[in-house]
Amino acid sequence: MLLSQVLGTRPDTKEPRFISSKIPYIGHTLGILQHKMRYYTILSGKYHHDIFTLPMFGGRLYIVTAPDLVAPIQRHYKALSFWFLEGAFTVKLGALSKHAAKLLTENAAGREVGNSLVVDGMKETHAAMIAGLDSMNQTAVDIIGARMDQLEAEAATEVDLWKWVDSNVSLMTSGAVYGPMNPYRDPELARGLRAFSEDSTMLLAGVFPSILAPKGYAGRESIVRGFQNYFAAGGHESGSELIKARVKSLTEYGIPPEDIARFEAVNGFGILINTLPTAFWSVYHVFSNPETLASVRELTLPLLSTTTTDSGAPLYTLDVRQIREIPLLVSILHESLRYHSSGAAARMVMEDFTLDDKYLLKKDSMLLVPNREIHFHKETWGETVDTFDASRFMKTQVGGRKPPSGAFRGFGSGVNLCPGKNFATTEILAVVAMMVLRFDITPISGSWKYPGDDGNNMSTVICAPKDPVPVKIRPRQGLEGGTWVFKASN
Ligand code: HEM
Repeated sequence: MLLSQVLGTRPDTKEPRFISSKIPYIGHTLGILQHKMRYYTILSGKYHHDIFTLPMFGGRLYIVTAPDLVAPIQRHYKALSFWFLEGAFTVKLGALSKHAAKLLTENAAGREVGNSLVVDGMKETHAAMIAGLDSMNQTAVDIIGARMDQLEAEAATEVDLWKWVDSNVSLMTSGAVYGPMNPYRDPELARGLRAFSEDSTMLLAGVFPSILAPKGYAGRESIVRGFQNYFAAGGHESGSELIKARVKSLTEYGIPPEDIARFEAVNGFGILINTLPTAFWSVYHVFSNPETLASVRELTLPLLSTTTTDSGAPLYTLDVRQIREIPLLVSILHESLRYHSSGAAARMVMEDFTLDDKYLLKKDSMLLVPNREIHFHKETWGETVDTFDASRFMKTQVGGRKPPSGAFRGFGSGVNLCPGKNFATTEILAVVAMMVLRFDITPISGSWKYPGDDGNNMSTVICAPKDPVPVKIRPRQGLEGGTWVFKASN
């Protein structure tokens, strides 16, 4: 009992049910290290609580598994703060200087009157992602369009579909954010970002990172060097509204240039790490199902108009400005985020707080909402929860009930709704439309083999595929040999 009090884990009767481990204080930590996000699924399958407490060394971790609790958590965003953790995680992950760390963590949750770099930065990010949306999407489709011209010129290309999507959507997304001097044009940096994200747990722990997480450490430092050169050469001045706004805001707050480069290395997680697997699964689920492919071709064909160039060759114009208004396409993207979900929304409990008039949450504890628990909740999603249903998000009701507002966590919700949602959705759906109209993709083995989910990366909300997906990409008959242009802005 005394030890419990010293370690701060003595249960209060009003707290969510405590689940003890066989090895006191470190058992759950070992479980998380061994099973990663699957650990929460194992526990929730065993105990069936809407929310439970894991006593850990130095405190407790609350785990939420019920979709109905997500909206109340999100409503109380100051008491249960994402921004507080965002500030703290950025400092640790990016290895920011003490000076920058102080500026970034000061009033990060925005609970006090006065300045907050995190909150002000987030407001500016949202504004920039609205003002700069069309131009970012235009840059994105121009970049990937050029890559597709190359695919067509090769006539028949054999690739691992994941590698192709990963490298090309990485170029298109980072190019749209950072402009012509985009540091991620260097493939070493793109590889470095993956290693950095895969080692993020060890880097967050901060114990001998260069020895215990050498790949992630080296990856991060190569990105930091890339961004130092980019900013020194004024690369951001020809980049998007987003990068311009971010540099302006960080500079005004007094963040030194090296720390801005470190900050931007961490931002790679938000910009790229979720976007690439989401694009892969959206393309995979369309091409691997003949019915879905036929429907998507039929729905995207009206976006295509054909004229001729001055030399008489066909000129194909694909207009993706309204692509987010095609329900089946949006549904496929959302279902990809649901079905392959990973990761967790993390919140810091800033004060003793009673959630949903029932559960006492203690100040200075952490709360996690594992996305997979919410996305595979049978009562919410129905009997078909374990199958991929391309049109799931076109239905408004499941079993006569509308899923609660927090039940889809793909882009978060409330004040923490992903500011990149519209940009990522348009660019990914544009890739799908460009691929289905222009190419046939067939598996090299003759039939599609599901590659499975790689659930090891704890920093993403969607799994990458576990196995390679070898395919042949060929231009579709009848549409080859022309010039293609893409319209994402007025
Ligand atoms: C398919 C791609 C993407 C997915 C699935 C995704 C997912 C998410 C999710 C789930 C959250 C909420 C986290 C939480 O509540 O704990 C979030 C927040 C965020 N996302 Fe995205 N994101 C994507 C693309 C992007 C892009 C392209 C950008 C930037 C250009 C971006 C920037 C951010 C930022 C800055 C936040 C933090 C919001 C806040 O602190 O209030 N994301 N994203």
